[in-house]
Amino acid sequence: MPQPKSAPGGKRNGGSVRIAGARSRSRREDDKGKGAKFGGWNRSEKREEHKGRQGSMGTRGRRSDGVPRVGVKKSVSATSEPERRKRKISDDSWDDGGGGKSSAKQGFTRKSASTVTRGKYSASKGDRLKSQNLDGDDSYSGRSNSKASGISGGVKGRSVHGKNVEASKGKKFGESTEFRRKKGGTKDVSLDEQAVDGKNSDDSSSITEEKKPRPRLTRVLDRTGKKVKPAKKDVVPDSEEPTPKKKRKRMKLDPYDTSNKRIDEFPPKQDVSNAEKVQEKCAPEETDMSINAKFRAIQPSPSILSYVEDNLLGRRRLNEIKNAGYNVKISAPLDNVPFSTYTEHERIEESVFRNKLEFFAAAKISSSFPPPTIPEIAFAGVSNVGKSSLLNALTRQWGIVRTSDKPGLTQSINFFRLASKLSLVDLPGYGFAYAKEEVKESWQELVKEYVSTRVGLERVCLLVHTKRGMKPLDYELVDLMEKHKTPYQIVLTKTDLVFPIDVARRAMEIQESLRKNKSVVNPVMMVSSKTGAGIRNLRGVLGKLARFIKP
Ligand SMILES: Nc1nc2c(ncn2[C@@H]2O[C@H](COP(=O)(O)OP(=O)(O)OP(=O)(O)O)[C@@H](O)[C@H]2O)c(=O)[nH]1
Ligand SMILES: [Mg+2]
Repeated sequence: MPQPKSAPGGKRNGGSVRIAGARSRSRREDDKGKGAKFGGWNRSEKREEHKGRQGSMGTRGRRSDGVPRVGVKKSVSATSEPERRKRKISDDSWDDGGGGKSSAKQGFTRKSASTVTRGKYSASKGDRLKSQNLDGDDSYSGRSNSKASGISGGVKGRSVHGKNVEASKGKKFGESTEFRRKKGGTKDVSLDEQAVDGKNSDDSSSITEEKKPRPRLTRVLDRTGKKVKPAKKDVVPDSEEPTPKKKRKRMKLDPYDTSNKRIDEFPPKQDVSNAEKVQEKCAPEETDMSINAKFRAIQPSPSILSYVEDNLLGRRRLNEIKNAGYNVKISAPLDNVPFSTYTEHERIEESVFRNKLEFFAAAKISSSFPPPTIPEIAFAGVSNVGKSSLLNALTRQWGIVRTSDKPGLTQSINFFRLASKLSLVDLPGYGFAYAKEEVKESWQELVKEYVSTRVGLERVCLLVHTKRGMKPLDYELVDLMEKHKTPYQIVLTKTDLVFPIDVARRAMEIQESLRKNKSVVNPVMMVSSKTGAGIRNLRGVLGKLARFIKP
């Protein structure tokens, strides 16, 4: 036999190297001779081989010293590819023959083998459960079955076993026991099948899932085995009580209400017979008519109606104002010349109102009134009617006179002048205001004193809210002015808040109510400081005063 080549640098343990070399050589020879016989790499077979051929216990003993392990490894790693394949095949066949250390080197084969053995073990456990008749707890078995998939089902079944013992202590229910037996049998069969087949785990789990008990059954027994009543659900009454029918609201028809009519259809053609019938039911006497009904029954004169339409008074759509030729991008667009090419307002026609508005005096008592050097036009009315706003609108000088949506801002008589030609006087409002009663009374007294005694007062513009109409305090002031022959003119404000027809009705109503008065100046003016409607006309009326009355 040729001497084995010593490993490089292996002089110190050359003997052992030699032995290893001899061993590997002998193995190679065996491999040549026996082929696939050693492919399985079974240790017991290997021992027999060694005993029979070489009696190499000494070699083994020396190998246990640790040195020749290198050689052994070498020999193992030195196996050829065909040998490895053979080894794999033989490992598969090894499954039948049991385990060994060498099998651990083939991870995948061991895994499959152990899986099968566990399956067998669990199956045997299942048999035990069956034999002991402790497999009857449905809830737990049901759970385990539901979760069972392959071999793990068997393992779970074993864990269930302990719980079954607890549950079975108090079980004396025939029905449930039968059911449990059935279920237990099902479980065992499935486990047996798993054990026998070792591969249809998915099928078995599907079978158990089909027979999965309803969750309600799990509530039948508690842990001590006592019967537990399932929680009562809210009982829905079979027949609900019939809900009482809602009473229909009957609309009271107002025979005088013509607000839904268009202004050009006015006066409305009413069905007299129907109106009379409704009136008999709802308003048997004329005195019972509501204030609103009376107002809606007013039929404005054609001149008033045309005036309202021409000046676009009342609530208007933006498109309507646009189509009439007004530039809606500027403030108070209706206080302008229609179809104007200017981006701003056209020049104010009444020259007096082009002058700068200057505040020059304020009085809370009559003794504080300034000397009457220039003609005065006063603006009176209830609080929040829009007196101060109208001064600004007339002069287009916004912000000179302070305004507020809170009634009672103006608390003194404020005097403004337009270039020593005309004086505009802003009076404090009367009626409701955020002020003490005594203070409000003092304002009222001051206003009364002013309109009754003021020299140079050419006109009082009595402002009336278009929506609300004249109030008793307004009539009180009218009477006072009539008494002192102070000329006054009614100016409807905030006309943009109501429909055009209502603007006309209000004007008509006031005109009729003051027909017999002598100091009243007609016509009733209608304005809106917000949209600018009617402002130009009012300017024209007041401008004449400044032109013809000399100070
Ligand atoms: N929609 C609309 N609002 C207006 C008009 N004129 C005035 N207002 C608003 O009405 C509110 C009261 O306006 P003022 O000018 O302060 O009324 P006033 O009569 O001076 O009130 P007192 O000084 O408290 O007596 C403010 O919020 C104004 O913006 C108008 O023509 N249309
Ligand atoms: Mg004011």
